[in-house]
Amino acid sequence: MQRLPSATIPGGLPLVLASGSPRRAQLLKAASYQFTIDPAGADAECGMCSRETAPELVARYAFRKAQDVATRHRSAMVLAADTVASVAGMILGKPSDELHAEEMLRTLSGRRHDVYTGVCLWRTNDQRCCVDVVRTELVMETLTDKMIEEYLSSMLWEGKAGAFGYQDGNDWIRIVGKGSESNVVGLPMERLKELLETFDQIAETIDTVGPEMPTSNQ
Ligand SMILES: Cc1cn([C@H]2C[C@H](O)[C@@H](COP(=O)(O)OP(=O)(O)OP(=O)(O)O)O2)c(=O)[nH]c1=O
Repeated sequence: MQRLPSATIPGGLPLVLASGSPRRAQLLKAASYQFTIDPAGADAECGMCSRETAPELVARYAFRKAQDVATRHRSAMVLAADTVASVAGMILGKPSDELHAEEMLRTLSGRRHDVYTGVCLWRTNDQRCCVDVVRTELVMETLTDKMIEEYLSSMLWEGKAGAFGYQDGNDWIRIVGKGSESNVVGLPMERLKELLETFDQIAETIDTVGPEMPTSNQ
């Protein structure tokens, strides 16, 4: 793992991680952030629009997760994220079972693909929010039936977008160029630092009656 950057939370507010993902908590801890965990409800991730691209989807889900958790915290900086893999126009989220995981691994086998993570920061004392998306390109070696079988029986695919864990130390998956490892694992730590440092300039005020998502950079 690359060295993890960190920033102070604007206004010294408590940081709330709106995620049940163990990877996101590990990344924040590794960068020495102090935070509490309050995962968003499962329905924050429902509803897929067929015309939506992967970056649009992760931005929307990150926003919805933050929005859900923001209602429970009066004065905090809520952080939410959503990660998917994307190949040839297909969006791969978390596999529902082993068969689904196998299907995903066979789809990704031997191909370049992208992992997108949407990040949302939501400051609850003034309802200001920013959303951004980071893309990392990866390439997966062609997997043999034996490699797929072994990985499936390890159960390491569970709960991971695209049915693989970059952090699991497999030599059959690598990042192309200088992409962010932490982005693949669920939280782009370099971009998070930038978002926290520029929050007061970039965040938009959310209309809490009919909230609309601010546009991300992607
Ligand atoms: C691509 C990839 C994803 N992942 C994980 C990160 C995320 O936890 C998960 C994608 O699912 P998400 O829906 O983004 O997150 P989650 O359901 O785990 O947690 P929450 O919704 O509460 O925030 O896949 C890895 O751990 N390694 C990888 O290499």
